[in-house]
Amino acid sequence: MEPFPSPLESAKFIASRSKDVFVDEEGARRVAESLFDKAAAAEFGLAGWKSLHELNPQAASREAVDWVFLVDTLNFSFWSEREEQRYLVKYKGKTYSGYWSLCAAVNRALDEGIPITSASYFATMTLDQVRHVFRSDTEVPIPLIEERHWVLNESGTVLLEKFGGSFLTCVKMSEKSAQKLLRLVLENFPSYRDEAVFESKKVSFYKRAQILVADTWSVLEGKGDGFFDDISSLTIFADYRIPQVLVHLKAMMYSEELMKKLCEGTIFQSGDREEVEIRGCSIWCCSLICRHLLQLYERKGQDMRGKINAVLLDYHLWDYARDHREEMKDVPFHRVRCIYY
Ligand SMILES: Nc1nc2c(c(CN[C@H]3C=C[C@H](O)[C@@H]3O)cn2[C@@H]2O[C@H](COP(=O)(O)O)[C@@H](O)[C@H]2O)c(=O)[nH]1
Repeated sequence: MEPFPSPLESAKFIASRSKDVFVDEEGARRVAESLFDKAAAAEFGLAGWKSLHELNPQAASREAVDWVFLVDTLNFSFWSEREEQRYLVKYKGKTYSGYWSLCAAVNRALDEGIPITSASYFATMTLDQVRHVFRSDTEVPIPLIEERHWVLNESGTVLLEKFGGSFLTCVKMSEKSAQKLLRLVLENFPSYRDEAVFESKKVSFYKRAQILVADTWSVLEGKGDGFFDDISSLTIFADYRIPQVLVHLKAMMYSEELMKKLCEGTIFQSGDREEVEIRGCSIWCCSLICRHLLQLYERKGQDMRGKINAVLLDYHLWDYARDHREEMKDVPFHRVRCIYY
């Protein structure tokens, strides 16, 4: 078996055998056309990662890279059973939910003088210290607090033992290759190995590993150690929001049976067939949208390969999902409690 299967090949295989999730090629083309003008705008590009998000680091330093590593190590499972009872964090006068509540808690800890982004700190953090740093401003705690504790201890220990305590060392070892950095992360940090078995074949999504590489590229502004010449080889990050927005935009569809289960709030297990089909088809669908978008520009004689890739498409779709919660409320997201996304 291939030690680390390619998420794109996995996605193609899953989409070809999928029974309850369908990628609509015509729908993907329409989404590409609707993105045509936006793709040339400044905030669609790499700079949007900092300019659009006040909680993201604005520097391109070692500390900023370690902030990204810490956050992406914990970048999973923020959804709540009931919308009205959510984990929320207040920071500098604003209340944050979901992924942004994680970032708010990290920045709150740093402001309190807790070195939460230092491997020497989170390698030996106790569960009580984790509870304190990620405390909620509602009665709903952050999901999977115990898992977050051991993932922090494990990742911090590896960073200390193998990379001198900083993820920047790992980045430098990748010699400006996104695929090499992805492989270094998968080889050394077990909690990032986001894989499944589908029709007795090992498949991968590597959602946190790929978004870690992408966010490292973004925080380093695509320059210096962060100049990855193969950044376009990454896929989108198969979380629980991208599938929701693809169905909302009619680029992907669920069978009636699956839609019924999702609307009932069924909780799936990591690796369930439905979950694997939703995640694999999402990756495949976005690779089609990317391809159509590049072709549309090619026909206009414009080579946009430096400006359009799965990473930037993902960021745009994810931000869109965040900004269109109301319109999207009739499309359910799939519920899995896991450390992978
Ligand atoms: N595919 C994809 N999934 C992403 C992100 C991000 C954060 N990235 C931001 C940071 C800089 C960029 O500019 C992005 O704006 C979080 N997630 C996932 O979403 C879920 C949380 O959702 P909600 O409960 O609604 O907050 C959860 O699985 C989390 O792992 C992304 O970018 N792409």
